[in-house]
Amino acid sequence: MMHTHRVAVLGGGSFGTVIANLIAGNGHRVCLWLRNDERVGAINRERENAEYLPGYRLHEKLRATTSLEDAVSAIDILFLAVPSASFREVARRLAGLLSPDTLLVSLTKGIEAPGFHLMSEILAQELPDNPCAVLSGPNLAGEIAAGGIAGAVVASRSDAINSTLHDLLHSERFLIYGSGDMYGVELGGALKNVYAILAGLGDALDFGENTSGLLLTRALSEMSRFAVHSGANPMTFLGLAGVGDLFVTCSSPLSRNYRIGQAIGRGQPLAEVLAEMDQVAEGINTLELLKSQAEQRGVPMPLVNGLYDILHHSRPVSELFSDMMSREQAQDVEFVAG
Ligand SMILES: NC(=O)c1ccc[n+]([C@@H]2O[C@H](COP(=O)([O-])OP(=O)(O)OC[C@H]3O[C@@H](n4cnc5c(N)ncnc54)[C@H](O)[C@@H]3O)[C@@H](O)[C@H]2O)c1
Ligand SMILES: O=P(O)(O)OC[C@H](O)CO
Repeated sequence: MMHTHRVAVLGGGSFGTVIANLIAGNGHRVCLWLRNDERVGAINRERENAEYLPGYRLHEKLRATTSLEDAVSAIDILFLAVPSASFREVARRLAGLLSPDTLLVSLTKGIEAPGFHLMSEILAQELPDNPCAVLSGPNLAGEIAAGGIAGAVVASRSDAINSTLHDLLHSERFLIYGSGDMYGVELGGALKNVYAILAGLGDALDFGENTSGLLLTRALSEMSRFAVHSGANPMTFLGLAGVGDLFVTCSSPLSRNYRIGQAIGRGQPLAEVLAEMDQVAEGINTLELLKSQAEQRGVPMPLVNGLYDILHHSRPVSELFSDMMSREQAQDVEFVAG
């Protein structure tokens, strides 16, 4: 007989809603926590989170609430799907509300500004007694909501945790794989957002297919170089949270980071693009953090530097490749070559 869980998902935006609904569809009771009373009422009444995912029918086992205490009461698994900028604040509010057995799972693909902290590090700092895991992969929320098949990787330090999450989330339309490289999986999800901006920019400027192939491959090389330098497993970047997510986010207008790049490529100023955006696009903040961390750690990242100069110093896009051209001969697949 299936073991049923009591689950809460914090953050009622597009991804939190989709994950909550997938879990409810697998037969578990899920509480979705969001701050807006009207939206909570509408979700519970209309079975739809119309602001984020219009037309996406929410399962009867999903209920929404604005009360954090109510959401997390008597649960055994808790997902966090709030933007990285709010993550610590929300994690802090959980202190004293959870049993130490409650498994925490981050869905957030970002990095906290001061200290370059990943979300699992924030959880370990704020809620040190609770086990934690992360989920990442090529998971455009809108496409999952439309019924498309997708896959994700769950990563933690324990096979038993990965297995619990597999059983909770896996279905015919959502395939779950496991990893022990929590740091690499999390870093992959955060870093690819930066390169998606670049890809959107390139597409707006009609870069050819060869150029896009060059960009994507050098992006993978660059992000894995940084991650491996920081202790991640290079093989993670050949998986769903690495090349899988990089590929989808760099090629889809459903990605908000990609759309930011497209808009900038069409000549819209960055500040205006961001002002028009009503959902989180983590890549802009991640770019800044990554640039300064890579400099501190001595990791060469010509694409990151090039994009930063385009966005923040009005450098012409035509100069994007100049750092790469002027570099001494670089290895193609350097982390494999050693
Ligand atoms: N949308 C996707 O396709 C997708 C897929 C995978 C991962 N992610 C990641 O998941 C995270 C959330 O993304 P999303 O797409 O759901 O974003 P979103 O912008 O659609 O929703 C974020 C939600 O968090 C809420 N929120 C913000 N600050 C909060 C706070 N302090 N307290 C409570 N709620 C708060 C917002 O009101 C909003 O409802 C991001 O890190 C994103 O990179 C998104
Ligand atoms: O819409 P984005 O750019 O935040 O990307 C969404 C997901 O991370 C894709 O896997």
